[in-house]
This record gives sequence, structure tokens and C-alpha cells, in this order.
Amino acid sequence: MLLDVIAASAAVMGTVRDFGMEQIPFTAATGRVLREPVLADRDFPPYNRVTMDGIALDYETYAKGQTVFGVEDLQAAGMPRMQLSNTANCMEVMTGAILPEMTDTVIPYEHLSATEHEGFKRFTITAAVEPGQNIHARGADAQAGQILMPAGTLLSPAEIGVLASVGKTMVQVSRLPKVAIIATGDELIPVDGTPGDHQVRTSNSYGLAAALLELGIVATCHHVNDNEAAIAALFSSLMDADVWICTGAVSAGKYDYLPLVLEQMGMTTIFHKVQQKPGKPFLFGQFGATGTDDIPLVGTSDTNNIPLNETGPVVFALPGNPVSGFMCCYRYILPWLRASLQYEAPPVPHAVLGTDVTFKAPLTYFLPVRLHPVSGGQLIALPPPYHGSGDLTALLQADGFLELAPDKDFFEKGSSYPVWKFR
Ligand SMILES: Nc1nc2c(c(=O)[nH]1)N[C@H]1C(S)=C(S)[C@@H](COP(=O)(O)OP(=O)(O)OC[C@H]3O[C@@H](n4cnc5c(N)ncnc54)[C@H](O)[C@@H]3O)O[C@H]1N2
Ligand code: MOO
Repeated sequence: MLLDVIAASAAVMGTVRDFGMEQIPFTAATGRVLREPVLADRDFPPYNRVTMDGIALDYETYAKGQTVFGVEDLQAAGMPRMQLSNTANCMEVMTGAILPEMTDTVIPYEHLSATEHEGFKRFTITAAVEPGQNIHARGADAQAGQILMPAGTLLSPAEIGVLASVGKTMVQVSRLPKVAIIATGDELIPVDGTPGDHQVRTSNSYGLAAALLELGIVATCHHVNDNEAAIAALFSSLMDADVWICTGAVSAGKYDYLPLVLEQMGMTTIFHKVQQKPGKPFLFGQFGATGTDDIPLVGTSDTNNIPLNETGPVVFALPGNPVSGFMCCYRYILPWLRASLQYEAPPVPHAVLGTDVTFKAPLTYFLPVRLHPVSGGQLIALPPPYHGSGDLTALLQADGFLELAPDKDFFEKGSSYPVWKFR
């Protein structure tokens, strides 16, 4: 009996590693996982901030019936705080300025008409005024000392702006693992080559490498022919990597040497073959450990600057068919990498089948689907034309893989399933 997807996924997640931490400039931190809490260094906003160009005045004076105000001065953004000396007057204010003392309400130019009286500028209010309007109150967004981002936050452009705002120029993040992608096969030629009728370009490596880039990981790509000695030699030269992602040579063919070579080299096979389609021949193992107990699990090791690759590479040996490897990457490798980087990813979304699907084999079926968002927040999943796991171009018409469990063979339109999105 083959391992099912849930058990395979649990086995993969049981080997999550910690690659340590490093300090990097915040400008280079997009896509990285934060490993320290980031606090507000001052209130947000740091002062009562004017939000409209216009005038600031004392609301109580207006509430008593005064609608015409003479201008005392102008408070612009970047000027130290001024004070209104007479509450019968107003202060012209610009967006982003600190609110002048003795004022508490801002009226935009659009609600004013300007006149001059004996060389002095005056404004007449032409619309209703609410007390305190058009002021972004000091500390309304966050208080000084408050945690703005906990450790484990994935740093997206939104976080980078906040890091800049609190003056956090260097930031502690998870170190990225060293990943080698190894393609095997005599039929494979370089991407810039012209293939003969019997050849194909080495495309899998680049799709996989691009998927890893989503986490900031820049993998190295290697190719080796179907030759046991050559495969062993390449592997030996890559022992310092943390992760190997192999593609091809894991099935039942005469040249599918990978399982044998890997074991001969001392890798512990955790599983070979999963009850799934595509991706059935997926092989997973690790060097340097006889069981998952020997691996420093997240949170159990001294995470500060431990050397990478304490235990030898973790090995994801993916089936060569392009859709199989791509699916395994999103279903198994990226979740493992996110967890190893200590990023707690949001739960896997679900999508609703927009058509009936029949799949009779007792395997989890990963169906490529295009996702259509509809009102109410649902995602409707519709399969594009698909000619099996060798059909790389089908992925161009799809956004993810719907995970259809093996407990039934008819999946009704309207039923909902987890979807592993790659777009
Ligand atoms: N007798 C059996 N045959 C096969 C089985 C099986 O259980 N019994 N499983 C099938 C399934 S399912 C898959 S998936 C494939 C996987 O085979 P391998 O992992 O051994 O992969 P290869 O044979 O090396 O290649 C398969 C296919 O993929 C193309 N390929 C491989 N690497 C790349 C690459 N880097 N870039 C682009 N394309 C690549 C390769 O040319 C082949 O067409 O086995 C079935 N057979
Ligand atoms: O599992 Mo294979 O990946 O069906 O083609």
C-alpha cells in the first residue's frame, strides 16, 4: 500500500529544519521571513497630523457662531509646531503638518471662500464642520513600544515601508538554504540549444527555480546524464547544499538510477511513491540522519548563526514529468521551505468545482484548474484542457491544483476542495 498524500506531507513536514538567521539591510528584505519583533519607535502618527490643506481653528469659537476667520500664519509640513495666539483667528495648514497649538479642527479649502480685509486674508466657512475633523490623531495607529510585526512575519512591500518608518535599517531574518536543482536525462539539452527530434530542453529546473524565487531562494541548476557514476560524482560535489531538488529518474525505467544511487551514497529514504496523480514516483529522503529525531527541528536548536547543512541535504526527488514535479513543488517543497524559514503560512484556500469531475483511480488527484473569483468571495475552479503530466503548457491556462482526495471517484459541481495556488 502506497503512502497517501496526507501521510507523505506529514513525513515531509516532520523534517523541517532551521537554517539560522542573519542581519540584512531592510532594502534587501522583501520576501524574507522576520526573526525578531519590530516595535514602534514612537507613536504612529507621531503628532496630530493635518490631513487636508486648508485652515486649522478652535472648534469652540466656530460652535459659538463665528464663521469668518482671519489668517494668523501658515503651518506647513516640516515646520516646527506653531501656536495660534488668538482663537478668533485661524492658521492656514498644509497636509502632513503638525496641528498648531490652540487649534483642534481642520477645514479644507473646498469648504472655504477666501476674501481680503484691509490687507489681511480671511476665510468664510461654507460647509458644516465636525469637531476634530481632518486630523489624524497622534498614536491612533500604534503606540510607541507596540509590536508592529512579530517574528515570523513575511516581509512584503507593506512591511518594508513600516521598517523604514521606524528606522530599522538592519533586520534579522531567516537565512536562506542553499538549494541545488539536479536534472537527469540523456534527452535533456540546455535551454539555449536546438533540440534534435529525440531531445527536449531542460525546462523543469527553471520552473522549479522560479518557484523558489518566491521565497527569495536562488537555486543552482545542474544537469547530469543517465549514468550512475556521473550522477554519484555530481551528488558528491553538492553535499554542502541544504536541499537537493532532483527531477527525473525516479520511476521504474532501466535508467531510473536515482533511488539506487541516493541510497548507495547514504541517504535515508523516508518514502518512495505516493498515492497521487500526477507525481506518484516522488521520492523523499535525507542525508546524515537515520530518522527525523536526529534533525534539529524548528525551535529546538540554537538558531543564531548555526552553520548551514549540519546534517547533509534533504532530498526531494521529483518525477520527471513537468506537471508532476511542479505540483510536488507547490504541495510539498514550498510548505516545507516556508516552515523551515519559520513562516507560518495562512491556511490553504479552498475552491469550488465549477463542473463535475470523475476520477476513478484510488489516488489523490491534483487537477490543474483556472480560478475565477466570484462575488461572495468564492473561487470557482474550472479545469483547462489537459493531456496529462507531460503537458507543461496546460499550466499556462491554470492557476493551481485542486486536491481531490481518493475517498470517492465523482466530484460534484459545487463541492469545495483545497487548492494549491501557483498564481
Ligand atoms: N513502468 C512504469 N513506468 C512509469 C511509471 C511507473 O510507475 N511504472 N510512472 C510514470 C510516471 S507517473 C511518471 S511521472 C514518470 C516519471 O518518471 P521519472 O521520474 O523516472 O522521469 P523520467 O523518465 O526521467 O522523465 C519523464 C519525462 O519527463 C521529462 N523530463 C525529465 N526531466 C526533465 C527536465 N528537467 N525538463 C524537461 N523535461 C524533463 C522526460 O523527458 C520524460 O519525458 O514515469 C512514468 N513511467
Ligand atoms: O505521476 Mo506521473 O507524474 O502521473 O505522470
